[in-house]
Amino acid sequence: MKHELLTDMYEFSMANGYYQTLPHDKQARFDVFYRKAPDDGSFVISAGLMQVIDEVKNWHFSTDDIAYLRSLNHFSDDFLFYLTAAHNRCSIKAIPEGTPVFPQEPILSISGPLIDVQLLETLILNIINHQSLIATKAWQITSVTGGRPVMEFGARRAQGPDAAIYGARAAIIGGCSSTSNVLAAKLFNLPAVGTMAHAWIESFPDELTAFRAWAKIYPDNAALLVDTYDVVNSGVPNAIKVFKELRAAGHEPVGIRIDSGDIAQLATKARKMMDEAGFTNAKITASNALDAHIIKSLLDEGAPLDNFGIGERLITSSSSPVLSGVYKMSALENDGKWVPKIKISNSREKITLPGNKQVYRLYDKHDPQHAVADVIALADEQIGTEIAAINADVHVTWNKVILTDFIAKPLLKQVLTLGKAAPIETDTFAIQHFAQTELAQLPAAAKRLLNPDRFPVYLTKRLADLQQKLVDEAQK
Ligand SMILES: Nc1ncnc2c1ncn2[C@@H]1O[C@H](COP(=O)(O)OP(=O)(O)OP(=O)(O)O)[C@@H](O)[C@H]1O
Ligand SMILES: O=P(O)(O)OC[C@H]1O[C@H](OP(=O)(O)OP(=O)(O)O)[C@H](O)[C@@H]1O
Ligand SMILES: O=C(O)c1cccnc1
Repeated sequence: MKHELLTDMYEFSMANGYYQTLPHDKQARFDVFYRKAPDDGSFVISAGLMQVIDEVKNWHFSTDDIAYLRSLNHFSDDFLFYLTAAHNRCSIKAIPEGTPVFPQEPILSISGPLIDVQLLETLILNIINHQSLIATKAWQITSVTGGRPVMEFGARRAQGPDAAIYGARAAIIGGCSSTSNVLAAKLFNLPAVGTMAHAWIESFPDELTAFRAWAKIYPDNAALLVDTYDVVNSGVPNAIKVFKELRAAGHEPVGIRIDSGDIAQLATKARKMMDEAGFTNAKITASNALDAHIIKSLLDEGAPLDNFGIGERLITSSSSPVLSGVYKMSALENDGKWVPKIKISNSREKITLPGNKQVYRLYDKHDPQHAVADVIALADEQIGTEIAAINADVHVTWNKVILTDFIAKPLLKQVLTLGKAAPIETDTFAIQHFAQTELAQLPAAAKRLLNPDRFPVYLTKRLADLQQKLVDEAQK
């Protein structure tokens, strides 16, 4: 579906107003960033850039869109005529998908005609906020499984089809290994996986007949759902009977899925029964409203689980269902010159960062696999061997530092220039691998699920001074 009209009415009202009052080609820059990570975490995994580029590259109002806008009797004809030509006039620099990003850091910075970039706010935030939220949630979950695969099972519980499709992609970026969502698997070249539902078992006269029927059709993919009637007294014994028949016919069974009850106790009993029957390689998959905390508790209890299938709490990020990323103007062009812009707030932490910026990740010069801090700088600043910086966290008391002994890596990359896209990584598993490499470089304390340490993020002195100057000017 085309998404040009997926924007808030006030964006159109402003765009029409800009058209009536300002030069039509007036350029503006907006930054996307967030202030608070979900679940009181310390970072967010950026995701959604591929879709944003696609949307912005192909952003073009159809005759039908214009006719609808005209029917609202709210916009001038010349503005609507102008909109018909709105196409390929924006440029974007962005932090690659899969990068852990911290509060205040521009994840994406878009420049172009004020009218265009204003109209794009809602769609860009919708995409980045959703996919980054789910990628981050998937990271939380997969970070506690000790490498055991997590299948994304959430399509039925996602808030609508798009949330299921792009949520599945984001879940893979965050660390899931596969999805049950066939459309997402097709679109993003992901493994489409699954077991069976209780309906399969209920469709046969008894459980054993149901298992046998399945094993006959899928002899090499027999993952049997054992909790329809009674896991210990019926499900597992019946599964073992069918496993024996499969093995006699030269096939190795995959295992079982437990979807209710006390998963730790049931899995422990099932493991013992399968081992005693000689099926030590048969895997146990757990599902049923799982999340990172339940999985951690199950594994701490010693539950012998091999795989997880996770739906609702992953695809909706139900424990923390909103990422409040924002889109703020950082510069406006005036007579051909860029003028930095700021939004002031009573709360110091909500004052925006003006100007065209770059984000650097600093690595320990003597241990370059370890990221030690991020620095937000003005884009035209030279980063030498020393940086005079101020902590971006306004609550830090001793906030002035001189950073030394680092290797600096710029994070924002040019990905779209006047509608022309530069190559970016689009393979979902390559993005997942990139995310894991980047995450491995962060301090362990910043990755705790409970009360993580804040990763230090600094502003260069020049950027902090510019911000202060604009605050002072606004207060005059
Ligand atoms: N050993 C365990 N430790 C912690 N949490 C568990 C354990 N076993 C299961 N759970 C979780 O407890 C919750 C139990 O959910 P629920 O009350 O729906 O029970 P149920 O037995 O699965 O019921 P139903 O048959 O209706 O699905 C689920 O989120 C499940 O993942
Ligand atoms: O609990 P989630 O993390 O969302 O995981 C997906 C759930 O969806 C299925 O249950 P459902 O009751 O929808 O169907 P079923 O009984 O047919 O399996 C499945 O059995 C899981 O329990
Ligand atoms: O394949 C499965 O087991 C599955 C898929 C979606 C939801 N619940 C389970």
